[in-house]
Amino acid sequence: MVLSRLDQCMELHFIIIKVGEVGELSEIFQWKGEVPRGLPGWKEEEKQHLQEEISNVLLYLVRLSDVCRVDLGKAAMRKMEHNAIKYPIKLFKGSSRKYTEINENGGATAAVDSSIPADANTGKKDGNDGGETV
Ligand SMILES: Nc1ccn([C@H]2C[C@H](O)[C@@H](COP(=O)(O)OP(=O)(O)OP(=O)(O)O)O2)c(=O)n1
Repeated sequence: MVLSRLDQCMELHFIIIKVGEVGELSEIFQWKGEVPRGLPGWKEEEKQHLQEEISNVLLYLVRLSDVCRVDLGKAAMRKMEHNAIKYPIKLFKGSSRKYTEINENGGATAAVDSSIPADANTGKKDGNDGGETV
């Protein structure tokens, strides 16, 4: 299929709006609290809805990458390599905290809430990163 320049611009605009709908996916989790791996206790229709929203996001990202000529596989591998440098296992294993929150000794930076237990900065799992929850 050959698209005109205007059609291509409109398609890109449309895809970006759709990717913005990733909020619909997060809404599913909004009132769920901590979600265990495998979603025990979720109704079949809730799991089905989740499956559809995740697929929507994936399909729009694949399309967006194609329109923008981004090699998605390569880009993701490259990002993972960068993550490994920025988030060394020693400090971040099992943690979803941002690098700006932890200094090079594994301690919390001033920006971090003092209510977080000290061992949360040693690379051990903290309360938010139980591994078995989403
Ligand atoms: N404890 C963490 C935190 C993040 N990540 C990964 C998940 C994402 O792939 C990426 C996100 O990284 P940042 O939050 O640092 O975001 P950016 O890469 O966009 O960096 P910046 O916010 O400095 O622009 O890192 C990780 O592996 N472990």
